[in-house]
Amino acid sequence: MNEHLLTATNINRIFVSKQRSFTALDNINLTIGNHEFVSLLGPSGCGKSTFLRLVAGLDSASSGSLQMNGSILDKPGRDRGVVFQQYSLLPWLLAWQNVAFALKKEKNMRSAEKKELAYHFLDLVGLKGFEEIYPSQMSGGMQQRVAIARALVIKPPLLLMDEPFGALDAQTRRDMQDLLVTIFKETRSSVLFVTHDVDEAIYLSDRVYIMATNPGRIAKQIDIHLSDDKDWSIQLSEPFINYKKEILMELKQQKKNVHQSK
Ligand SMILES: Nc1ncnc2c1ncn2[C@@H]1O[C@H](COP(=O)(O)OP(=O)(O)OP(=O)(O)O)[C@@H](O)[C@H]1O
Repeated sequence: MNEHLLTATNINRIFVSKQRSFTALDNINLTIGNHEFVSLLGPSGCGKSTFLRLVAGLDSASSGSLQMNGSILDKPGRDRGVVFQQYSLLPWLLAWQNVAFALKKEKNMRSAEKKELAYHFLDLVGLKGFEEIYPSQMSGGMQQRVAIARALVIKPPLLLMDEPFGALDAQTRRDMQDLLVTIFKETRSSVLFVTHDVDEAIYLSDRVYIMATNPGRIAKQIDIHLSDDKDWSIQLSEPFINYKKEILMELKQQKKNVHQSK
């Protein structure tokens, strides 16, 4: 019996072209437990998105194994909801229709039920009253809320988020982080979250995997123990600042190693 929701064992991803063979991921081992929030943090090009795409089933590992609930993962599935940096909503559909679109394969669900669920999840992401507007009438933050509702409506055990707040301004980004804290408490989903942002990773996560480049690999794992009832002010607390120091030191050391090896 596998106690983890997701287990990655010795994952390698090598991109081969005529010109070169490039190791984007080198021997990645990680786990995500049930109702656990796990972040991948690291510099550009360390393979964060490549790993998330493997878990989403959008790409295959060159070697190693990826298991979810004990079954091999090799294609997209309804047990994983994905949110990318670009919201990719369908512009000709209303907000609720964009969310309900994720339920299109639910042959046994009536249209009214799909609409009701879409309304419920829009309410969860703070968009009550905005169900009947088009993406072009929404701000970036609102569009990303719709994209999150669309990922959540299928009630996936695992939510995959690739820099979901990267395109938002600083205040909207903070609001969205708080929204995610609330959603995480209310749903039973686990989350795999990709970010460049050290504060965001500490604030949201139970565990942070710090990655390094060339080849893309896990350099350090840090378990985060902050209160479940956190709000933004925890970012000023001593434990938070200590985690931040530890992570920044690791990232600084990585930079030093790169310079020394040149
Ligand atoms: N299809 C591909 N073919 C060849 N190389 C690729 C491919 N996809 C990704 N790579 C390379 O793999 C490495 C990791 O890319 P990836 O996008 O996963 O990094 P990342 O950590 O998500 O970066 P960023 O934070 O900038 O988005 C990069 O050097 C990239 O050029």
